[in-house]
Amino acid sequence: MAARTLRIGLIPGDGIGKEVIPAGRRILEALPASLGLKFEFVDLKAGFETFEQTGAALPDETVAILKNECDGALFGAVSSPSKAVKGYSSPIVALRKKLDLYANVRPVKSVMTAANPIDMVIVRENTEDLYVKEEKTYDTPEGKVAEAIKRISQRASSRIATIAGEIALRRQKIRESGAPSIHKEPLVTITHKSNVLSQTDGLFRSTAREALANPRFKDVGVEEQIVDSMVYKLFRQPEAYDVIVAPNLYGDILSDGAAALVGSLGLVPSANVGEGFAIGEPCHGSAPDIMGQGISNPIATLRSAALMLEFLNEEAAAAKIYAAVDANLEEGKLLSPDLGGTAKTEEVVQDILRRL
Ligand SMILES: NC(=O)c1ccc[n+]([C@@H]2O[C@H](COP(=O)([O-])OP(=O)(O)OC[C@H]3O[C@@H](n4cnc5c(N)ncnc54)[C@H](O)[C@@H]3O)[C@@H](O)[C@H]2O)c1
Ligand SMILES: O=C(O)CC[C@H](C(=O)O)[C@@H](O)C(=O)O
Repeated sequence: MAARTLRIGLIPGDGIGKEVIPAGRRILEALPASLGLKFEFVDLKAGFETFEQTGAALPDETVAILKNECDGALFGAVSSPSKAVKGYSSPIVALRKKLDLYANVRPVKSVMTAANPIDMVIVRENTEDLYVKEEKTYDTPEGKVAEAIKRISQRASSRIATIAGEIALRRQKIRESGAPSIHKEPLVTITHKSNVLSQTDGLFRSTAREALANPRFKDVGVEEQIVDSMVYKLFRQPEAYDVIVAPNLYGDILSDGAAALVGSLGLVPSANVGEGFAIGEPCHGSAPDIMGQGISNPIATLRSAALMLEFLNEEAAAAKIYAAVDANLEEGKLLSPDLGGTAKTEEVVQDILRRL
């Protein structure tokens, strides 16, 4: 069989993005040759440092190379300032829209040997909601007022619910093939706040319901949860959730909260998924509090590389990476400080590469 060559863009970004993306590259390079996969890498720029150097947080060249030359990419993290900086806008948010990566898929999973195992995936809409970033500030006699548009479309709601249903079916198939799991039946939980936002979240809710009523999802259970009580239940009973589908901002917040349940943001991967293209991206940010110390947890990025491969139809390669990471966590001897250990990033990477 001829080897398949995947051309992968590498976008470290800022802060610990520069520490973890090289680990992502190394794990792809270390995959056994018997899988018939080869990789070519292209180094690409984005982030706050790039903005300071070039005036563009997401250079046109980065977008063009991803679109025209790459099969997928790994994105580290960027340091977006919390105050407005003239001309700066989050490059990862822009990239998701420019490449129409409409689904942000975030598996939150403990090892199955944990005392109370958790195994859920948050499927976050990735292109609209408050992330359309149409904001303005204006003066009134009582002082300044700022406004932001929350836009929800039937099209985006339908396609995110559809991929959530497909992911639920795929997870069920993997369980039926004997993979250990805490779930017996596939279940999608639609998260919204349509009790208050009856138009926007109301459209998300009804459209998601309609999409999941498609006969091909007849074996998938569907339920709803208002986002505030969702947070409560998520913390009380995380094992109850299989697939959670949410509008953009709720999905962003829920996934960081869920990361706390499995021990660290440094464990949780994501994939930004579009038609035939995927960008693996750890859920965490640039972590300025630990950057430069060599102690960032590389696992979220290693799992993001695997997740990217899954969406590029390379499940066998992805499974190898997941197994090597799980073996490291289950043994628990070489853990980074966010997990209570003392291992450096490099030691964790070496251990996982050895297990591959
Ligand atoms: N996708 C992205 O690019 C992305 C995501 C989130 C935040 N950000 C940006 O990152 C910057 C910092 O944001 P923040 O501090 O709120 O969130 P953060 O995710 O960077 O950090 C939150 C906490 O988690 C810890 N942490 C995160 N990743 C870790 C890892 N791999 N190993 C060990 N510990 C880890 C950090 O040390 C910190 O204590 C901000 O500028 C924000 O805009 C970017
Ligand atoms: O800081 C940024 O530029 C983007 C942060 C980003 C988001 O989607 O809001 C991050 O929180 C994430 O979960 O990917």
